[in-house]
Amino acid sequence: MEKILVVDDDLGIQKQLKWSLSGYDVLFAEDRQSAIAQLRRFEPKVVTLDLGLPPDPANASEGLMALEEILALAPKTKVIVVTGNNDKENALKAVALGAYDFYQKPIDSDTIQILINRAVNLFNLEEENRHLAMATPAMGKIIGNSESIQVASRRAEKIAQTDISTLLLGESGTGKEVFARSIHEHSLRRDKPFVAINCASIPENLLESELFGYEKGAFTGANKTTLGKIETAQGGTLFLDEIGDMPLGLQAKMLRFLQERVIERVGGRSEIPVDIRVICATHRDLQTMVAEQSFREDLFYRIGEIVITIPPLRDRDNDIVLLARTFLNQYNEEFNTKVKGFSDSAIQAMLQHKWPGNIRELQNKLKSAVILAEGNTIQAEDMSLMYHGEEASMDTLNLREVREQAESRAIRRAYHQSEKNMSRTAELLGVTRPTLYSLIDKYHLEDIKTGS
Ligand SMILES: Nc1ncnc2c1ncn2[C@@H]1O[C@H](COP(=O)(O)OP(=O)(O)OP(=O)(O)O)[C@@H](O)[C@H]1O
Repeated sequence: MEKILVVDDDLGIQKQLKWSLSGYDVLFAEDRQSAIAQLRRFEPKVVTLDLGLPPDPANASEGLMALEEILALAPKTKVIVVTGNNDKENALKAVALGAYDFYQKPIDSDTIQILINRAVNLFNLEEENRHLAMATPAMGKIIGNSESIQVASRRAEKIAQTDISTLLLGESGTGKEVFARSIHEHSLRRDKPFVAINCASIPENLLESELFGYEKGAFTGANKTTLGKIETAQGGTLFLDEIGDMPLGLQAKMLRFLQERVIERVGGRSEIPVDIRVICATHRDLQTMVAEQSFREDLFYRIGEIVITIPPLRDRDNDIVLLARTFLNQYNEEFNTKVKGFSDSAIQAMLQHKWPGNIRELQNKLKSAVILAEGNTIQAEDMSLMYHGEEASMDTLNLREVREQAESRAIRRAYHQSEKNMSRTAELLGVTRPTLYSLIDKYHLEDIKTGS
């Protein structure tokens, strides 16, 4: 039963309320001290508080003091103050202090019942909301409970609604673009475009016109005036991925744009004002690049007003398993499969693996595992994973398994030693190429099959 505290020194009223609030566990207090004691002990959701309390029942001062103490101690409590007839002034004072509602004597059972029901419902709703807010990850789609990802998410959430230039640092595949999108979606620009461009994937000579656009006739083949990514992002967010790969010449032009918020198209003469938020990302060590003068120091400070470091997957504890389960459900749906979960050894192998390709590598391994799994549980081998280190190989005494693990490991080592050259891998292992291919198939070494 929900607990309600009635603070009133009038025994008649206490009785009346006990009777009319029979659906609640009604507690009583007759003065400020006992009210606070009851509040501490029972944490009632709703308190009805008579403002005229002893030792000064003719005035509201003791009641108002009690109100302040109750709200200081338990701010979420809904306090309904009960005042003498025509004492609107104190009623309003109480509401200004944080009381949920007020009620003037004489008490009408039906009305007070409705008031209290409503207050209890509101308290429960607010509590549910608080729980929901806590259960929802800070940034919508960013999955992960580890401390390191939570720190990054909270930072991103705090800056989402500002226009501060943000630099996302992290290894490849850690989710930098996911973070950038999430920041955009939590910003005031969310209804405007999010435009991403990868500076490393566009040839140097094309990057400038790709970013800044060009006027008709600016160069051979420029048949019509074309907007660049910066202009297309007007009003929204521009995500510059792999900013560390931006050529030095273009860095100067970029800096000018960031400082003055105007651009000139290639071959253009007029300045075009642009209102966008810029988020940059890189897996490179920009500070070293600055020291080596391959990245402009002024640009480095301009793009990194706030730096958010996205942790690599290997430093994200059990997030690996959480993400794996999420992707498993996703792929089951996508491929119409019914894989239920992971064997213990698969989980151990996932936790031991170093994940150089981070979340993207996990996705790739799981995708093939879901398709290839023989039973309804994914085994370590389905993901082409194995235990690292001695204790892992000692895990099984079954000779066939020991041999398979050792062979898979040797194939992988030879493959990497020969820089992914299959003929050389076969040579190092002392087998023919067809034998090598059949072993790769047999042990589901998908990473070698796909050349990763
Ligand atoms: N927290 C996350 N929850 C779910 N999926 C994620 C999360 N973070 C990243 N991913 C997924 O992992 C993959 C890699 O993410 P993303 O492209 O954002 O990484 P990146 O750091 O930008 O990589 P790169 O530096 O190689 O461009 C994507 O498929 C993305 O959907």
